[in-house]
Amino acid sequence: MKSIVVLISGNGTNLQALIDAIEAGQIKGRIRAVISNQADAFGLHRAQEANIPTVVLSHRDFADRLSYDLALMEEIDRHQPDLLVLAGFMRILSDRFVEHYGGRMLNIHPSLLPKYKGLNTHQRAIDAGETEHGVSVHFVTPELDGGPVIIQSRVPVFSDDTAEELAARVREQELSLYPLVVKWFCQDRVKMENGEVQVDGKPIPAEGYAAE
Ligand SMILES: Nc1nc2c(c(=O)[nH]1)N[C@@H](CN(C=O)c1ccc(C(=O)N[C@@H](CCC(=O)O)C(=O)O)cc1)CN2
Ligand SMILES: NCC(=O)N[C@@H]1O[C@H](COP(=O)([O-])[O-])[C@@H](O)[C@H]1O
Repeated sequence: MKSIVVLISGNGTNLQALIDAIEAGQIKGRIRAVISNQADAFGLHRAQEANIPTVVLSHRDFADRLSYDLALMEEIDRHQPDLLVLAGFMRILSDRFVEHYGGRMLNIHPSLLPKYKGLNTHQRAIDAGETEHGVSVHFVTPELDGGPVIIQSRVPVFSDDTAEELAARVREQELSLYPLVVKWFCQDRVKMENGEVQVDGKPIPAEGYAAE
């Protein structure tokens, strides 16, 4: 049974999908703690409802990014996670932090990486006239949203889409994709070796698997 710590900043729909998948017996893992940098994150309520310990560690209480990351590492390591899951965690993490969790830290990003790294991905895709968009699950590396992709799921972009409508279409894919990857990790099926993703011991395409 792998131990998991989840970092959030907001609503927590991805966290809820993981909670539900674990409770349904689909993931052989246990969320030991949910940590948020935002005290008003609704995801904290979701964790409390599921009897998962919660911690708020605000970046505003620290002089700089590294001191925050060191305090965050100390809190995370109290729970001795096998896996650290970023689920809408909206802080850029220092190299020191990322290297400490190398190969056991995942992120879900609302774009078809390497396109649209960073924020406001849906509006940027619409503004660029994209006809498809989507979501990527990747291992986290120091390069922001530059880590090796494990799997992607694509959605159409309609000409009259608002960013909210596109986000909702992407979100639907997120909520099944993240539990699938966490399940694979807990089964020791997916690893990061030398900066590349291996599934069942074999390298996968650079852009990751394409979700059905
Ligand atoms: N070193 C890394 N840190 C993080 C990664 C990563 O791949 N490498 N992934 C991000 C998640 N993320 C997109 O998927 C992301 C999160 C936050 C930001 C950002 O610009 N944050 C600002 C604050 C924004 C805010 O508070 O609203 C900041 O940290 O100054 C970009 C992308 C998690 N971290
Ligand atoms: N750059 C990171 C990023 O934008 N992540 C995105 O934040 C949302 C969190 O929603 P949630 O709190 O409801 O899971 C998700 O859509 C996720 O892809």
